[in-house]
Amino acid sequence: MKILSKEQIYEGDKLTAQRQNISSTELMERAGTQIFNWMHMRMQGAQVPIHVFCGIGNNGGDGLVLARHLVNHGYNVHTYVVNYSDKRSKDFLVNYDRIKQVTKEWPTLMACEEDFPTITPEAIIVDAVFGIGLNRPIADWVKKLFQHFRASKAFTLAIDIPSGLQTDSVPESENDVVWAGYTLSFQSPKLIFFLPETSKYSVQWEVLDIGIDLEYIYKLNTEAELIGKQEVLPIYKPRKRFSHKGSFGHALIVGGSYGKIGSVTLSSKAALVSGVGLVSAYVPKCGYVPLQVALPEAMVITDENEKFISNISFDITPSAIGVGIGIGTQDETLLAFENFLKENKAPLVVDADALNLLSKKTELLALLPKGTVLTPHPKELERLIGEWKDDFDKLNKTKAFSKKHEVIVVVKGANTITVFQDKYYVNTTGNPGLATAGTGDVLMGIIAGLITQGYEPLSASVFGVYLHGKAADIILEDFGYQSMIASYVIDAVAEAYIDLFKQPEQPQVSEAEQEES
Ligand SMILES: NC(=O)C1=CN([C@@H]2O[C@H](COP(=O)(O)OP(=O)(O)OC[C@H]3O[C@@H](n4cnc5c(N)ncnc54)[C@H](O)[C@@H]3O)[C@@H](O)[C@H]2O)[C@H](O)CC1
Ligand SMILES: [K+]
Repeated sequence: MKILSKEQIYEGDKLTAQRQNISSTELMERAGTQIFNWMHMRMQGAQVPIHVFCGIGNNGGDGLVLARHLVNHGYNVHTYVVNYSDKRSKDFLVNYDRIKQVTKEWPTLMACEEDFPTITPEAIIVDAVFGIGLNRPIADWVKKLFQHFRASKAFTLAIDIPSGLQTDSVPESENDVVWAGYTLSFQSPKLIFFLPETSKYSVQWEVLDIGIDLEYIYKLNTEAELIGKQEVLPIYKPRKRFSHKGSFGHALIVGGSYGKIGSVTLSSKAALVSGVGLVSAYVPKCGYVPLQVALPEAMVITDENEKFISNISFDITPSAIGVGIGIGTQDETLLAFENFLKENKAPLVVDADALNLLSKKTELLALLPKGTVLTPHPKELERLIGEWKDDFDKLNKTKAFSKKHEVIVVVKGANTITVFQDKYYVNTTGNPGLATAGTGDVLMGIIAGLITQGYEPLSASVFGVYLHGKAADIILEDFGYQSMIASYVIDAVAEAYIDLFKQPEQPQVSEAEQEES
């Protein structure tokens, strides 16, 4: 799913109104009605107090449409106008009139703290104060209102975006923003739903379809894309019946040092379950026995050194190489890595200590083949790109780094974001169970495995991140967040592949209902 910028959303609204020959008021009616339907389906007329707080722009207009439908359907609604400016939008005004026609209880005008209503914890707050139009600092009393929402502990439903957030920046203080339990967003999810510093303001989100012109969306090139099953299915390469193990390449996993051979075992096994034909592991001598015992499917090549890698040399021709897990950062290994990069022609995935070696000696970056995949966690990323001010600064710096060195950067986190040139691919699978030793090794193995099979490095990264997270989601039911370990994630990659082709379950219709219809 494309993640549109604010400008693209406004353009979409305008074009839709033109092409469908409807007014902006009608589009607002659709938006407010969709929110109403969403609530009505869940609430079924329940008489919980609903406090709808409307700003004076179009987000507030959506709130007024919603409030009118709630009134018309007999809900226990209180509507407020958060009067932060006298520049009311045209469609706000239209709907301000319309709500006055359906109820004697006109919206309460609020202009200072004294006007705040009491909100009980069992009530529902609808936040329609600011939408994507917020473009300057918010008045103090309005910030206080947001704090009042939060202090009430009432469930808060944000329309389009939690008020106080902008689509392309991180707020200065968490007190300046609405903390929503749920956000119903129009047209497109917002990038801030997926960033570590801003995702907390919207625990859950959903996109409501308000019928934006499909051709416009289809042709649009967006900076960010949300990656779910629909996005990875076209990447998947079906297998031909007459394929053999030679058809799926030979992956080489280079890594390990004394006490850290497990990382290579995990990566190699992950490469195997991703579907490669052959896997070889390159490890220091001390890794020979453990690897052969733990993973009989892999071949093992050893370094001359007993405990760490000192000279990466082999006589196979791998289709892709994953390098860096558990190798340490001592000088001999740095030299071995440098010599290896000078000779290497195979596509690369660079992880863990090899990333730290790149940060230690940045000249090595010039030796990476174009399209090399780097898979840093936040600390490794910081060593590569330097400190960042906030999440947007981090993404911008990563983008600049990706462009400069012509590499793909997989920024690992709760929503892993793959960055390549001007584009962000935001993953939707995965869960906190992945915050455990070895899951990064597994991800590296899967991506290296996919490149080995002939996937383009960018597709391999996006698809690999998806499969890895999906595997973790599948085993969540069995192991929970606490007891998930990297090996179980490997075991579930098969199920993650199978899931790609599962049809969503159809709702069960009883025979009686079928006869009625
Ligand atoms: N397809 C859609 O997505 C649709 C979205 N709709 C809704 O419209 C809003 C965007 O509306 P807009 O009027 O542009 O912005 P806001 O409602 O966020 O209003 C802000 C309003 O106030 C001014 N302003 C901005 N910052 C401040 C400030 N700090 N203090 C005071 N005033 C401020 C600003 O200039 C605006 O005039 C979108 O989010 C959706 O909810 C449409 O209803 C239908 C289609
Ligand atoms: K809002």
